[in-house]
Amino acid sequence: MTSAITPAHILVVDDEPDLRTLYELTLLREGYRIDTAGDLQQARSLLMAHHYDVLITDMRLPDGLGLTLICELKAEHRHEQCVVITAYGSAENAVEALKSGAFDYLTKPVDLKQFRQVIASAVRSQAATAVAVKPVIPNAGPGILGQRALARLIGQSPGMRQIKERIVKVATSMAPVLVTGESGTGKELVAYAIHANSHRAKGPWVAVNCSAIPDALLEAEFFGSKKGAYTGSHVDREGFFQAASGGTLFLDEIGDLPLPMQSKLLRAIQERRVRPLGSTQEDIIDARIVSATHKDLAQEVQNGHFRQDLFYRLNVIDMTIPPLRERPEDLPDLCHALLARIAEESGAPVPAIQASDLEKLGCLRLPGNVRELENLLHRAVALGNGESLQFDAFSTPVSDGLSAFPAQTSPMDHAVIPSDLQQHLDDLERQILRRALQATGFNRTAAAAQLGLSLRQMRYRIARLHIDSAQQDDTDVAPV
Ligand SMILES: Nc1ncnc2c1ncn2[C@@H]1O[C@H](COP(=O)(O)OP(=O)(O)OP(=O)(O)O)[C@@H](O)[C@H]1O
Repeated sequence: MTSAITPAHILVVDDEPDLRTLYELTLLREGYRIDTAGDLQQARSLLMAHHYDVLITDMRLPDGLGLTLICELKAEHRHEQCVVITAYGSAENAVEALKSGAFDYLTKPVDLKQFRQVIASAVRSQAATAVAVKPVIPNAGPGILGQRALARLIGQSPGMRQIKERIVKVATSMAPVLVTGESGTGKELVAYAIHANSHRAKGPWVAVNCSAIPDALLEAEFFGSKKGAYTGSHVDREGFFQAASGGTLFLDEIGDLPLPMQSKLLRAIQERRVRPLGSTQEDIIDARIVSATHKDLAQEVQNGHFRQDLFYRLNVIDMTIPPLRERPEDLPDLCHALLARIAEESGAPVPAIQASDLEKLGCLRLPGNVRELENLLHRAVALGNGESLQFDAFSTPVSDGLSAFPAQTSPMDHAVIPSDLQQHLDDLERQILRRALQATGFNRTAAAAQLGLSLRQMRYRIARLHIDSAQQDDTDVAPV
């Protein structure tokens, strides 16, 4: 163990004496204090007598399941971080363990390097939790970061309150989280808040938009590459997994990942190691995975577009953010916070919003959710006189996002028979795409969803029709 002051105290529960000794010796060498037990009964007596930092338990024990111990500890609100050792290929057990509150799991045969890393991570997490439960922690790192991240999530509706409570609850474990919700509902903000509230808060936050990476580059981007692995690779490059080591890897738009890459991702997550392109060595990975999608992933599994086993791996904890139209009580707070943000960016005073405008905004369907609202407010500030807002969104009927904007002329209005049909259809398509992009604040994901296209199809059309979508939203930036 790295801390020399009070070595962490660990309980190892395994019925195989050889394995127990192996784990014990490995951990003793790291400087931890170790107790061992061969079955549930012995483990229970030790747990009654001592509080441990970490419990490591085999899943199958002569008198029951290791999972039972975890459930008992959780029921007693004990702070031990639990690591479960499961048989190779029993993904359900691992998922079950994480759902029950285990910090992490290892698969047999246990790789000792990985074993040491996971236990070190569990010890760090336990230490962070122990600090977090002390009453006063001035400027405590993860605490402050976490609080800030939560504060950026505006909304006091029951739906948002539940989301915030869940963020705090799930942040401390290693269990993968899948965040779902319509475009612009704040999935990335939620994912970041999970990271900022975890013991990994000071580690890297790596946000990846899976749909923005060309298929041919996916493997190199995720797993890294060695110099010369492919044409044009002049230096060794680390992949997202290596970059996120000790932190969180956020996989946005996971539903857009092509099937072959899904298999490779599954293998990496299961085996916790990746092989950079052109390398003979594998790198051990230590990143928590949080993913997000605006798609119905279960339906994608049904349709054969998403691997079921990967779905189970990523979806150990699921969080669904309700669309803005289902939490209208959040609208006033959101408007005030977004206007304050806009004013801060421009250095201008915060403009006031009329109750009548709030009411009209409440009638909009806003398919692009908070992002669309943000965009409407931006426009209203720009069109206003500095003190008051001027909404152009209400100049036309406001039944949906598209009609909130002034209508544009369509070539069909003139009802001419085109002399070049392809050109004519391209013009028409270009106009429709531009309108959808404009209506969603140039959010290609939202515009694609509105038109029933995948983001890939949208990006292809934008490129083919040379549409200037300068305000692209699908870049890989962390919220700051
Ligand atoms: N509850 C909220 N409070 C404050 N701002 C929010 C909230 N929800 C979303 N936003 C803002 O809306 C914008 C979109 O949020 P975000 O990128 O997290 O959404 P998303 O669901 O990940 O979208 P997409 O599916 O298109 O990737 C951001 O500017 C974000 O700051």
